[in-house]
Amino acid sequence: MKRIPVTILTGFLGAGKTTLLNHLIESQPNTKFAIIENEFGAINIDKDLVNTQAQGIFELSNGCICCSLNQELGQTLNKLVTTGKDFDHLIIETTGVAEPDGILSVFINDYHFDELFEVNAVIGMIDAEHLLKSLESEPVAKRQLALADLLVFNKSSEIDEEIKQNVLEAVKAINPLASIIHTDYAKVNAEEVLSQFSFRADTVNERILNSKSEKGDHHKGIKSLTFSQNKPLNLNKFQYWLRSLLLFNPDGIYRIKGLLNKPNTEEKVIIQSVRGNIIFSEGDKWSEDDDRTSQLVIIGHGLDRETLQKGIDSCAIEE
Ligand SMILES: Nc1nc2c(ncn2[C@@H]2O[C@H](COP(=O)(O)OP(=O)(O)OP(=O)(O)O)[C@@H](O)[C@H]2O)c(=O)[nH]1
Repeated sequence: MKRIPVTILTGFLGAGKTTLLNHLIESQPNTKFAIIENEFGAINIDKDLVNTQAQGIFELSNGCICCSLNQELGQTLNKLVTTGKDFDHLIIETTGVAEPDGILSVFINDYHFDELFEVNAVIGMIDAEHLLKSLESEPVAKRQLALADLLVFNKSSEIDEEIKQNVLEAVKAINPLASIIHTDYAKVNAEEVLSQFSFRADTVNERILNSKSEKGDHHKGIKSLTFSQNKPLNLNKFQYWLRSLLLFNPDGIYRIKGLLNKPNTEEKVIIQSVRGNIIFSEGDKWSEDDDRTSQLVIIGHGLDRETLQKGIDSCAIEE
């Protein structure tokens, strides 16, 4: 029986994993993809941002499939093969704080899954602009690079040549063997990436040992807080609040993403922020039966739920 190829997307918060996932799905309309989408927080925003062309999207939220949800990953894989749904390729998007080894062990060490699936590659997304900072403070960023078979050097044109060389040097010191593709908005050659089998199972243990950190637990101190607001938001006020929040927490807030309710607008407003930038864009339409609740995920260190909720509430429009 032909084993189903599995591609695992890793990389630190905001590096471009969902962007790559959507690009792969869109570029290969004849491939039937199943997607496992893992979110660190209680609300899965990414699920809303993934192209729905895929055959099945399985959502695993409120924990990391590399550790606390590792059993659920096994259950989801079982569900996937027993639903009878026909699919050609499985893509797993991990959280930005996941260590790929916990996920790989499900495929390598479990006889049942090893018979059914074949990992084609672990793809490590690199945020060219922010990788050095992430490596400095978060040991998991190193492990993600070390375990990748293919590295996508994303946001590549946004940094100057000298910084690019420094980032590449750091990357090659951690993982000298992986090939590196330079991209903007993760525009890889999808066919090539999905058809290569570069996963090196025999070196996984060695790479894990070499990238082990003395700093301990990979989630330590990183919090993912989720917020809701059921009244529409004044987006000018919201933007102003967000700007000052990021200004006063330059190293504490790694990632913000959300779906917002702007009054008198049919579409959801998507908010994305990676280490300080803020981008608003138009999302899908709210459905008829939706109560148009805005949802926001904030990921970082030293976050205070009460203060943040007050800030969001202060942007609500009283009806
Ligand atoms: N400027 C720029 N932005 C990019 C590029 N690639 C992705 N982005 C943006 O970066 C933000 C984060 O991208 P995602 O694809 O959501 O990143 P992610 O790794 O899935 O994020 P998490 O799941 O939260 O870890 C989004 O606003 C993207 O549009 C790029 O090459 N250049």
